[in-house]
Parts: sequence; structure tokens; C-alpha cells
Amino acid sequence: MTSSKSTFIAIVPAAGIGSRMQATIPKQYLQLGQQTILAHTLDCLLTHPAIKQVIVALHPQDEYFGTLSQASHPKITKVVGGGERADSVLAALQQADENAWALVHDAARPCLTHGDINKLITASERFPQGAILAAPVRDTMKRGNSDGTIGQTVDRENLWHALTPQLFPVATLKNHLTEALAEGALITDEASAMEWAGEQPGLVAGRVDNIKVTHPDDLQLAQLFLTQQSSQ
Ligand SMILES: Nc1ccn([C@@H]2O[C@H](COP(=O)(O)OP(=O)(O)OP(=O)(O)O)[C@@H](O)[C@H]2O)c(=O)n1
Ligand SMILES: C[C@](O)(CO)[C@H](O)COP(=O)(O)O
Repeated sequence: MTSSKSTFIAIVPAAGIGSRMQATIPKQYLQLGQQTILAHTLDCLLTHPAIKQVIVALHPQDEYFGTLSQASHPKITKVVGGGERADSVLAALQQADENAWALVHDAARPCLTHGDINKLITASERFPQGAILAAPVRDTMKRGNSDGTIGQTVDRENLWHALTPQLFPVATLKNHLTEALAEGALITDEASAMEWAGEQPGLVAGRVDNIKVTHPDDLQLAQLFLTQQSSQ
């Protein structure tokens, strides 16, 4: 359980290639207004007063990070990421203070706000096993058949979109993630590693504009959200 005396670090998995974005460069380095997607994400984390360190996992052949003004920030630690997002997160956890709490946040989510970070940190005082930002599903959900037809309607009661940051104790997350990956478990977010180990992280309702830039049309949406945020 976090307290006002807890130490918080951020982990930013930024070692992906952004294949679904169909861009000529990794999507985290695409321009979003005045700076890149990753720069926006780092600015939010670097300026939050409770975050003491930001560990960024980079692709081994990354040739862009060094061009960011944030690269020389004293709070930044770089690590080499892995083949999957979970491997990149684990590489960062290896460099993290075992007594700290880690806010793991996708580089590809540049619209994160301090308000949502504060909400997650405050809520985690109620969730000793950690918690994640999430958004309740608002549409009727369908599971499709391979032929393109509707297979079934999925009950959307208590169905959430998992967002990031996801906040967990470094030592516990590192142990569970290591074991889950060694067992070949499918781990697409930090909470799934904790759930794999039998933990029950908390769900904290977050902003729906905290989108993950994944497909080409997400870029314009992220720009709109950032413009709206800066005018508030
Ligand atoms: N081996 C990987 C794969 C992904 N990521 C990071 O995890 C976040 C979420 O992953 P995703 O949106 O899937 O990014 P990509 O893997 O780059 O996208 P794609 O799946 O379209 O290739 C991104 O910030 C990405 O940089 C990472 O650090 N290491
Ligand atoms: C961590 C995450 O953003 C939560 O929704 C998501 O699982 C990342 O998935 P991706 O396929 O690695 O983008």
C-alpha cells in the first residue's frame, strides 16, 4: 500500500517499432504539435513532483532518443528494451529501486495528465496490491467470428479498457513478471502479470482522452486532445 512517504518512479516502454502505425519511423518519434509523442509523454512524467526517476526502455537500434531535449534530463535512466513490451518493462524493473513503486506508462500515450497520475496514486492507498487507470466500456461489445460475422455479444457490465500508468510495487511486479514470462504466460500489461500470480489490482477510472496512439488516425485525435488540455 502506498503512503505519502512512498517513492515513485516511472517506467516508459518505448522500444516498439509501431508497425500498426505504418509510418517510416517508430511511432513514438512522430511529431505531435511542437514535439514528438515520446517527448510529450516524458514531459508529463518528468514534471510530476512525486516521480523521482523515469526509466525509459529503448530499442537496441534506437537512433532518435538522443535528439530529444529530455534525453539529458537528470531524472532519466535509459535501458535497452526487449522483444515484447513485457520484456522491455522487465528490463527497466531490473534498474529500479526495489523499495519503490513503479508507474508503468506507454510512450505511445502522450495525453496523460498530472490529474490522472494523482488520482492513481491516491487510489493506490486503497489498493495494497496496486492499481491501474482504466476506462469503462461504453459501447455494446461483440466478439467476431473468423468469417466476419458476429459470434456473440459480450456482457459489458464491469468491462473496462485497461490504460496506463499501471502502479505496482517494483519488487512484486518484477518477481511476478519474471515468473509469468518464464511460464510463457500472455502478458500484455503489468496487471495481467499480477493477476497471473493471483493478485487483484484495483481499477481507477481515468480520462478517456488518455489514448494509445496505435493507428494512423489516432495521431489527429491525440493532437486534438492535447490542444484541448492546453486550453483548459
Ligand atoms: N518490444 C516492445 C514493444 C512495445 N513497446 C512499447 O510498448 C508501448 C505499447 O505498445 P504498442 O502500442 O503495441 O507499440 P508498438 O509495439 O510499437 O506498436 P505495434 O504493435 O503496432 O508494432 C509502446 O510505447 C511501445 O514503444 C516496448 O517498449 N517494447
Ligand atoms: C498496456 C496497454 O496499453 C494497456 O491497454 C496495452 O495492453 C498495450 O498493448 P500493445 O499491444 O502493447 O499496444
